Amino acid sequence: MTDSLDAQNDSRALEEGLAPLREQIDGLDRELVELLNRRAEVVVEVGKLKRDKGGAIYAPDREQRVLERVRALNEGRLLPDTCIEAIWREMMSGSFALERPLRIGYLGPPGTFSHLAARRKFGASVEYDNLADIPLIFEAVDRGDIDYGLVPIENSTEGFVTPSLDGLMNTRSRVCAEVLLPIHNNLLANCDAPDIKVIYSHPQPLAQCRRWLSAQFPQVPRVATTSTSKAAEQAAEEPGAAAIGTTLAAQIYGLAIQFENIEDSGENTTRFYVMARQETGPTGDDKTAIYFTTKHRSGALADVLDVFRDEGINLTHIDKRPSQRKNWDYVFFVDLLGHISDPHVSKALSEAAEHCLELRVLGSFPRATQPL
Ligand SMILES: O=C(O)C(=O)C[C@]1(C(=O)O)C=C[C@H](O)C=C1
Repeated sequence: MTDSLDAQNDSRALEEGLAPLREQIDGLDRELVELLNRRAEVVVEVGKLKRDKGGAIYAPDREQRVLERVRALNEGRLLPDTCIEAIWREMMSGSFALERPLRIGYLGPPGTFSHLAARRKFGASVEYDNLADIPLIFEAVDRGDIDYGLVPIENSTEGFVTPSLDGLMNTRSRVCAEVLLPIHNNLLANCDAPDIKVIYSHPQPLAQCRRWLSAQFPQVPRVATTSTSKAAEQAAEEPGAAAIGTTLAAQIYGLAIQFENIEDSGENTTRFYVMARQETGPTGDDKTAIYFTTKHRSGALADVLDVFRDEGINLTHIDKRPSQRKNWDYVFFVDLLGHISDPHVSKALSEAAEHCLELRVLGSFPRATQPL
């Protein structure tokens, strides 16, 4: 009896305490909606100007500055930066819808890591196109079927993504932004662990989880699929099958998450390029992506690299692929720190070009420092 009286008193005190606090929240929400819409009215003006004068709707340099500014304003405050950043990203997604609805292409089917990266970068107010393979993403941007296309470039554990580097050699589009996505692999299945008879996934996650799989499922065959979502789709249909994929794929294909974060390296991260038919202005903390083929003489590659060393330009990524034009001819892909409009960068690129058969600038873009 006393217990139930105490409980009633607590519940009344809770209600009485909550009521004025919730009233304050309601008032603040009213102000926030008002402020958000006043911001939106300005964005509509930005959109009109861009449509009239031909400016790009997505401005990665401005996006970077806005995010940096709000992170600085938030310093020492209550909400974590990640929360502030997520709110602003979603707000800027709304800005796209007000300026001109954007179509974003990614490597499908829905639920892939590329889908996750695209959603975190562009938010809920754009349209998404899932494309069957990476060459199709480049083609769709080139043709103008989509506004922006995300392509995975390299993974911190497994290295470069072959079709993306090959796509860069053949595209007319530019790299306008980069995205870092922490990759957390999950084992998805609708049966218990001892009943798993086959594990499907894309070759990259299979490799990223090699040690974990060997320790936990040494006898279970691993079968490669074209994407993690295809793997999830198959696991959902086939009794005794599991897939390595995203939590988003688990939701979409109705699979249970049996094990989380099974990647061998806790810092497993994939870097994506955002491809577009536009150039990005400087922010002061940028990268430039290029590819080149060197002349056939000894020391040609060293000559190119020396130019960057002499200008004090830091290279953040270097990979090579066969040129596919002639046997044993290679194309080198380099990301360097700096924007093409920085005088020392443009000087170094002109000098480097003298040692090359071909040197193409793929684009300058803000350096991604924060994983999405
Ligand atoms: O300033 C711009 O160019 C905008 O399009 C506005 C805005 C924003 O909402 O702040 C929207 C999207 C990003 O591209 C950058 C900024």
